[in-house]
Amino acid sequence: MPLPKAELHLHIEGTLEPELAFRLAARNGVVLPYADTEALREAYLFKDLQSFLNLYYELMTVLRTEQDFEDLANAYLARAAAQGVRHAEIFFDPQAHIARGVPMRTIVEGLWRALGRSTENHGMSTRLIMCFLRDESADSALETLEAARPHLDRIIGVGLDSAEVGHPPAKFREVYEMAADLGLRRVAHAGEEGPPAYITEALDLLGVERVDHGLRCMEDPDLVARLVRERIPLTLCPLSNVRLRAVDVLAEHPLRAMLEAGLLCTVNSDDPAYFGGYVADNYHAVRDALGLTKEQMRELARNSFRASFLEDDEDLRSRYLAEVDAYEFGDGPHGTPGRG
Ligand SMILES: Nc1ncnc2[nH]cnc12
Ligand SMILES: [Zn+2]
Repeated sequence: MPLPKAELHLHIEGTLEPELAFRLAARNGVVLPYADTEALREAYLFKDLQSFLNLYYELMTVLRTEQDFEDLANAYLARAAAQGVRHAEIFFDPQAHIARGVPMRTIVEGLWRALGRSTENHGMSTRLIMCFLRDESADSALETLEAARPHLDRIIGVGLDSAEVGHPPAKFREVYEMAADLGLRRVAHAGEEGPPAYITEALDLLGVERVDHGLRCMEDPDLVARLVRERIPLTLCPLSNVRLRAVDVLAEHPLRAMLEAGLLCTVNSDDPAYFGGYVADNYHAVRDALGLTKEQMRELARNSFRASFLEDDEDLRSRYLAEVDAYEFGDGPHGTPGRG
């Protein structure tokens, strides 16, 4: 049995596996510029965030109908449940679909057909977070928030993603203020490729409650002290950081140092179809590369529920935390179960 955990940094479009991409392409009459799934997989050699994003946006053009979004979400939920995910807060990128003529309603209702039944079908609770693309204009983000208004019963928060460097959080101050006024939770990618100052800006100007990645905070001791003091969660994505060359090799990932500094770290998969593993694969990879102890693994799982937006269901959060506390590790390497 895998360690129970929450996943808090997961782009649903980043769960599009090559097999499903080709199936949806055939269903929708979309021609992909790859001969087959093998040729597509060979394109998964990224030199930085932008080189990944180019492929990510290209491949998601196969998503057209409610059924497509439902199928995508159900495929993720099945994989995540098998990896011990009990709760997922899932990002989506509406601007990337709306720009291709797919209405907001199709995206949200399609995802909801899967997420609205995630407890019955997959034993998982789920929430939906809408991201703004930071390499699009502030006006486009405002229009997107407006388009989401009729669907806010399905969406708990807003995030900020896509190409980071040159697109500081300050650009999105107004739309985050409006989101706060609408009662939405706020997160943002910051400090993945961008400097520590972007993390500070996200906190001070956007009022984010959680930082996605936040990896580069380690370059600024005063910022680390602040994140520790204010208990700001970071949603780290170790396999993503290696594939996008934010770190050279996993053994050099700062996760262990971050935990030891007292940061509220969580481990997540980001875009698992592209980065070589879902969330338990990320847990196992850091365990093996950094020699994390059983108690550090348990702490990561606890942190994932503590950092989640389950304030709307504290009973459920308590139940999940009790599952983590009761979890018995096996006798595998580092005292963790072979598959846990
Ligand atoms: N890791 C990442 N960083 C920024 N934007 C993204 N969109 C999907 N994955 C992303
Ligand atoms: Zn991300």
